[in-house]
Amino acid sequence: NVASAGRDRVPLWGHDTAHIAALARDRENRRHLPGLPLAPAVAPTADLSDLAEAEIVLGVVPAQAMRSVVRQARPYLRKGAAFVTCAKGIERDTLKFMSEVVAEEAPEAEVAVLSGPSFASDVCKGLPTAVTLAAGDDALAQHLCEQLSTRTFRLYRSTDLRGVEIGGAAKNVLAIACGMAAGRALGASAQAALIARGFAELRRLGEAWGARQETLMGLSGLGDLVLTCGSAQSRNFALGYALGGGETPREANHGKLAEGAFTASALVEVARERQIEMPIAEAVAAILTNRLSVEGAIDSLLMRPLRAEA
Ligand SMILES: NC(=O)C1=CN([C@@H]2O[C@H](COP(=O)(O)OP(=O)(O)OC[C@H]3O[C@@H](n4cnc5c(N)ncnc54)[C@H](OP(=O)(O)O)[C@@H]3O)[C@@H](O)[C@H]2O)C=CC1
Ligand SMILES: O=C(CO)COP(=O)(O)O
Repeated sequence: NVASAGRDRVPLWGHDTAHIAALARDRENRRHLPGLPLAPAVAPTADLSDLAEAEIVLGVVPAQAMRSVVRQARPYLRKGAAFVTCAKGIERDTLKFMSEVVAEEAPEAEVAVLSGPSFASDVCKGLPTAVTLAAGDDALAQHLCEQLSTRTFRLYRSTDLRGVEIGGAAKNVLAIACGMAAGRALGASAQAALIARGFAELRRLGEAWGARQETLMGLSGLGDLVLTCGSAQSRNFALGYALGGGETPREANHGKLAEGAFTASALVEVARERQIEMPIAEAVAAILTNRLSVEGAIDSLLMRPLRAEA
């Protein structure tokens, strides 16, 4: 809907033809955003050749599906089109970030990353939202910000792609931990401690990758961490809440996409490769793979050796 502002036609492709037909018929996404009408310019399509008219393509699919979707889209992408990845995660099989996946699968495209604190339903309702758009070339980032910003959807530009994607990938995993603490009724003080120590993990990892401080402290880092760790509206937080309440990893996602569950182990591996300590993310990954109980995680985090705050 946001992308359609000021445009006559914005094709919205999806992999499920029955769902696309329902979107075209109902003019509403009853599966994911019930009650929020599609903007008039949005044209649901199951035909990827519709991409040929697009100068800007937004990739809004789960991180683990990004490679196959870009691979399918490549033959139809205009030369020099910008491909903006909106997924927040790391590819499990390769430990690659989304911008790397897109660059590998569509080398002719200009790669950009959109990330930051924004629940889809808030954006769709026209509530004020601010996020970061990163592209390697500052002029391209500025162009994309101008093209995609609206009065209520405000884009800040960056050239720090990796910093922006690390924030998006890490915050989902850390939000699962915050949800667990809430589901176990550990109290508001524990929540604040998890957010602050979680941010220390996110920052350490970002710094190891050369991310800039302003990115890590900005919308796609601290901003999205605070949103996702503090809201039951978050699917990652909700997954953690269910785990904290005693549900098993298998039953706790309630059929919703919680990207942190897919990215947790990959995040831990990426961190280990760079000798970065991420004890909260490690605990989440271990719980999700049934190697640790929630009680065991609480004990292990509280019993860590005392150290200087860093
Ligand atoms: N929702 C939000 O508030 C925000 C989400 N994001 C990020 O955007 C990404 C997508 O999230 P979101 O849109 O909520 O997810 P959804 O679960 O709504 O999925 C988005 C679309 O991807 C489709 N899809 C699922 N699997 C595949 C596949 N294997 N191949 C092709 N298409 C597929 C879905 O179809 P189907 O309906 O069939 O599953 C759906 O049309 C995530 O990385 C998320 O972290 C970022 C900011 C906010
Ligand atoms: O990324 C998001 C908000 O910025 C959405 O969070 P969830 O995927 O946890 O719902």
